[in-house]
Amino acid sequence: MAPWGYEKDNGPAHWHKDCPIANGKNQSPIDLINGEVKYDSGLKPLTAKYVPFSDAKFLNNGHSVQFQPSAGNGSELTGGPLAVKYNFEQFHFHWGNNDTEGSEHRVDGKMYPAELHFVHWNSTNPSFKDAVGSGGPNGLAVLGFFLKVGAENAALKPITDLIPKVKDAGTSVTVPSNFDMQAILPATLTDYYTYDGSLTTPPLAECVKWIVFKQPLEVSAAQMEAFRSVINRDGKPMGGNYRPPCPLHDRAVKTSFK
Ligand SMILES: CC[C@H](C)CCC(=O)Nc1ccc(S(N)(=O)=O)cc1
Ligand SMILES: [Zn+2]
Repeated sequence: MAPWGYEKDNGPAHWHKDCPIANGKNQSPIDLINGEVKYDSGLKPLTAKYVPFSDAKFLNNGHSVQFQPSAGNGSELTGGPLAVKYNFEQFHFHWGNNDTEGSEHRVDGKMYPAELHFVHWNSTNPSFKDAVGSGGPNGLAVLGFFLKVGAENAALKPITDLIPKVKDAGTSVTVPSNFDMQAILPATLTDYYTYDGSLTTPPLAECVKWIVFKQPLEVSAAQMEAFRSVINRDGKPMGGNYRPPCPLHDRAVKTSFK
């Protein structure tokens, strides 16, 4: 099979051939159906502490555009449904070719135009790779933020301004060291859905504690258009780099809000 992608000949319906876990019982994304979620008063607020990175790249890896520091710097996530501290690894995006599609998770069947993932790994592991392979849903913690079109997002502007420099697959740029990742996050990380799931791209490992925020972030139409100018490894627009929802099977989706 050609390397996996999102086209007709290598998209999500093909992934099970190389990754049989694609048909597993803990796959992501899912449709977050409000009538089926359960409020959990035990869910604490989340705390993300992001320290500015001196050496980070913004890159096009052929299936997303990704902010990737060269090494950890003490940026971490704690609280919420998490029992231990998780180290920040990277953030990346999924988006559509128009405003009616693009997010991976859905809310009562509604898709947003894009979704931002902040990926963290369980610090009791020696490395990110070990955390992915650690077995069970506590290897990674991924924060999902829906993006909707509205006001310009000043915190994301340093990143969306770099997009034209990583238009082609395999390109990367250095991110200015004064980039403030913390500013992307809402002031308080409340009101989220959480459930046990997987990576949404191959290898689709079922190692993720998903934390998806109810409140979307806003980006301007121009910022959305910047994503839509990105090209994948086949020279086609990368938009549409989202996996459709997977069956919930017998998983519970908990909410931190009533
Ligand atoms: C061990 C190597 C590692 C599996 C491959 C590199 C990697 O980071 N994959 C990854 C990360 C996050 C997501 S998502 N979209 O946030 O679920 C999907 C795939
Ligand atoms: Zn993702």
